[in-house]
Amino acid sequence: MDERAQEQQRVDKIMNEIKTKEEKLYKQSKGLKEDVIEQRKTFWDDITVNMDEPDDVIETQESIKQQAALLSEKERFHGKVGERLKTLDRLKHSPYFGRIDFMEDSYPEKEAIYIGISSLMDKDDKDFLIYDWRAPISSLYYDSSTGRAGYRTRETTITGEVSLKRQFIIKHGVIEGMFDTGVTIGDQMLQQALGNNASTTMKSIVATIQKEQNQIIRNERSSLLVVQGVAGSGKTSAALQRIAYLMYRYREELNADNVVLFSPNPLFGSYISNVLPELGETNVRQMTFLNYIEKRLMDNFTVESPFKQMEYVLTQDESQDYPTRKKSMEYLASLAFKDLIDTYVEKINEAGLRFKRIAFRGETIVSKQRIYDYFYALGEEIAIPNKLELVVKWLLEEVRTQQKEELNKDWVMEKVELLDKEDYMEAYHQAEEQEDYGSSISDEEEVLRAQMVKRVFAPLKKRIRNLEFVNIPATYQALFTEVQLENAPKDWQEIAGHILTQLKERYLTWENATPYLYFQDRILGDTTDRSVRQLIIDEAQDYSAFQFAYIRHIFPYTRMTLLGDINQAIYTYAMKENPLLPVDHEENQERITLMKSYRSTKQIVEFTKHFAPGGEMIEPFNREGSKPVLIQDDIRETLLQRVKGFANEGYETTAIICKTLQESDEIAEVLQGKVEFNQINEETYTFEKGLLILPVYLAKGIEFDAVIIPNASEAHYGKESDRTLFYTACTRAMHALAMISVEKPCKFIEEAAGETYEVE
Ligand SMILES: Nc1ncnc2c1ncn2[C@@H]1O[C@H](COP(=O)(O)OP(=O)(O)OP(=O)(O)O)[C@@H](O)[C@H]1O
Repeated sequence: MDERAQEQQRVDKIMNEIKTKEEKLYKQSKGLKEDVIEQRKTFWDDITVNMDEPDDVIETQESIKQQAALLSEKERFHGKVGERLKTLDRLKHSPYFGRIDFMEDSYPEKEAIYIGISSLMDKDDKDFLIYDWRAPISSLYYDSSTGRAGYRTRETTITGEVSLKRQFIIKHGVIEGMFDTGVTIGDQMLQQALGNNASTTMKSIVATIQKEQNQIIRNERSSLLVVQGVAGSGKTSAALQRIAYLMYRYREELNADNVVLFSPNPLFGSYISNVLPELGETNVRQMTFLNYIEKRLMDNFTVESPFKQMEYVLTQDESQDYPTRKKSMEYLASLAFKDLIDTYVEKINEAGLRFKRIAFRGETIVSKQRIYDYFYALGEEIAIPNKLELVVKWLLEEVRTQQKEELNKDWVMEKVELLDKEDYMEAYHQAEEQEDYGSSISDEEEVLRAQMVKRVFAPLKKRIRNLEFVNIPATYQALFTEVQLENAPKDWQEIAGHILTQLKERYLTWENATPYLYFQDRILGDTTDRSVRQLIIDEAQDYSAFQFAYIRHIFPYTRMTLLGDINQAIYTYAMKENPLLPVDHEENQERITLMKSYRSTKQIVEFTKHFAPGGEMIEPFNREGSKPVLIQDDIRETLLQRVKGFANEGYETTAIICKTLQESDEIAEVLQGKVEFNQINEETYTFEKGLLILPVYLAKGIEFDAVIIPNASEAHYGKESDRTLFYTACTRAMHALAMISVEKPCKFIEEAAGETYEVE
């Protein structure tokens, strides 16, 4: 029998094994389900409720607890069986994708190790029929070629000899492809994976993870792992498989709530949402940095989104305040501004914190001045947040005194009269109870009064505990009006004046949102987030130095993975001190660089690498396609033609990538009524296959079969700062790229060697 037939025989055997396990589990699941339903129905039958004596009450409570624990244990087990059934279902489609034959030095017997998305044991639960791709031994498949090899377990390194490395494409139990390969995971399989049409959601890459990507996925040493990878090098893919790996490796300690992924836009969030479930893991907490900021802001501000800020930068360059805003954007993104805030906070420890008065029914209980005096009388040696804690205690005392004074006022009884029946009943029971315990309050009216006053004062007390009496907006504003700090930059007056206008309107520009929040945290204290154990930041090049420093300030105990591409840093004003730039890393920090690009065809990479800063280092994966085209014709004539052309070539998703939202509106108008399309804005959460129109900053991290750049002229992409935008737009294409420019094409195209694109 030839090898393929032998392998097929093994697949058949495994498929049978899966089916047998499935049937067994299915029966078990059904039994458990019936059991749970039955137990829910008869929950109270097994409990003797006796409330006569205190001992009986305790006994009854105990027996309810026990019964509930039993039920929830069964429910949990039922859930586990359900999950395992789902995994088996996935294995049924494709039980494994790799095989390694390995002979350990210390145990000289060759073992064939089959690798799939989940492990599978034989029927006696003794031997592994399939190893999970994340098991220590599976790293041989990703990291080694035939010959001497080794892998690390938790305790030690195991060495030996790999005699075979084989890959499979198995669909519904049938081997469709089988290749023996060297170190890198075979071209054929990658060719197959990459040659397909783009899908609206990302796929897992476990079968074809490359060695350099595996280093990212399995990295456990670093508390900060920085990945600089060229466009399409698999950063997002590696990030997601890394999450799956960590969840497996640390399954005892880590759950989906401990892992947070910052994604660049809402569309991206849904684009990647299938990968982890495909691998049998629950999705982790995913949000944009904007979502995070909005959640933490205590005061009532409107926060500008990074996209609105980008739109401003790209379209308002003629406006009067543009030069000042550019300056202020750069400064507010820098660590120098963080230092300025730190200096200001030190000053505030001596004087200048603003407060709001504590008032009740319009009357002041504690004035601003009294709070101020109390606060500063506490002395400089106590840190601001600790002083505030003491102020809270004092204020609550003051409020309690006031509460007592209110008890016999008329308004209380007026409000009591408006109470509904239930509240009356509750107050009555309370009065009775208090009588039992010998309380002096036995009069129902008194109880009702006390209760009413307590209820009305509750929100005020809560606001005090939440430190809402500290006037953060006014104190922050003072930084831009009154306070003179020696480390302010030379054009501070100009910048400060500009920021002040927005602050007065309760508007936080994107560049000001993080500094404001940082200031708030420094004053109010204890804001570190310990619940997050792993933070993954994709498109990390778009974070400013200040934003990144802030993230480290909130998550001091969190392990971080930053992934990005400096060539796609579209927020160029924030580029200095970018967190992705190489710096002398501290201990426990590591930087990995990915050079190889997998997304686009060789022809597209050869073209785009010419105008990427540092582009000559980009290495294409060897997948052939047609050269990018430059069409020098009026867009009205040619756009529709090109769209139809791409559809005829079999491309399912074509994106018309514009520079701005404004341009995308114009393009939509050109195509209106002629062809079906979807226009994407910052509120779009999902997209369908077909024709899409979107600005480049919303296409970040996503890919399409074909990309059209509708206006690639020098007039449109003329500034040096447009380079990263243009590069990002072009590198979204997997198979085909067309650029239209009736006028002179932009310099980036001209920088590309003539033979790398065609002119039509
Ligand atoms: N090892 C791999 N096997 C199969 N496909 C891969 C592999 N690595 C990357 N890809 C594919 O290449 C494409 C680009 O990957 P991904 O989006 O993760 O790259 P990226 O570095 O995040 O790109 P960008 O920075 O341009 O957004 C995806 O279609 C991904 O599935």
